[in-house]
Amino acid sequence: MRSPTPVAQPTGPSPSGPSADACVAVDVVKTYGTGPTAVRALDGVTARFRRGRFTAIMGPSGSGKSTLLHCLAGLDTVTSGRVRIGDTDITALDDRRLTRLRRDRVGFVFQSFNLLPPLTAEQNILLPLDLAGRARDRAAFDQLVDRLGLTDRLRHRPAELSGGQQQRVAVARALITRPDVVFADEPTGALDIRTGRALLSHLRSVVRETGQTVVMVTHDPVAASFADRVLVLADGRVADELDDPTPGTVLAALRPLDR
Ligand SMILES: Nc1ncnc2c1ncn2[C@@H]1O[C@H](COP(=O)(O)OP(=O)(O)OP(=O)(O)O)[C@@H](O)[C@H]1O
Repeated sequence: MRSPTPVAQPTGPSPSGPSADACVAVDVVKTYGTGPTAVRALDGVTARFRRGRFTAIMGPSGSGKSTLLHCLAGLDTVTSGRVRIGDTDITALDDRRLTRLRRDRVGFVFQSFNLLPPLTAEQNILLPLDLAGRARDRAAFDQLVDRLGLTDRLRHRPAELSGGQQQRVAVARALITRPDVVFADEPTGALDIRTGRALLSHLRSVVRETGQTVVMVTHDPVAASFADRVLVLADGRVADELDDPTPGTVLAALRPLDR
């Protein structure tokens, strides 16, 4: 039985207290396998994700980006350390509570959209509210789809939408419940460059206008430059952090890690 001790505050420059953080990781270790073949995918990651901010996680292949995203989102368990979403220490939750927390307080955007083909765009977006038995707020829905440029596409099914439109539907679906944090795993990976940039531009505007929190894994320095901050991983550790990144500063931070 894991102890429900509250998560410790990481040391760092922000004195603003727990309510300023949508998500916090403290000394997170994740090991896959045991014995001589064990892989330490995360080797003591401490990071905080402030509310209302858009963070990109970058790093070389195998540096632990996806593992960190999955551990932060409660999709994978940690070997040691703590993860907090809002005020909840998710590493202390049993499976049932964790499932409910993921449903109610976390949003996901995947590379492959993951929309339900028989449902219209509108039905796909509203699905998380319907599954949680939560009321629909028509004004909030209208504002969100307008911000994402989807107002005239709501009656279309996924097969009748472009890739970029499908991913914007997936973004709307992730944001509609106003989760503590939205995790996006290579959200532009299946889009061409221009469509990917447009998606990121929409995502950035929504984050700025609604104060929601997004954590995105990407391999692309230009994609990362749409974020407010970049966390650079190397060998399962935080190697660098950049505020207000540009493609140039991101490339410069990654260059020493190229092997
Ligand atoms: N299920 C698993 N079983 C064993 N090892 C794993 C598993 N998942 C990831 N790993 C290992 O953990 C390390 C980190 O993997 P992870 O997928 O998090 O890296 P990444 O930075 O997302 O890589 P990429 O950029 O290539 O997607 C790698 O060495 C990987 O081989």
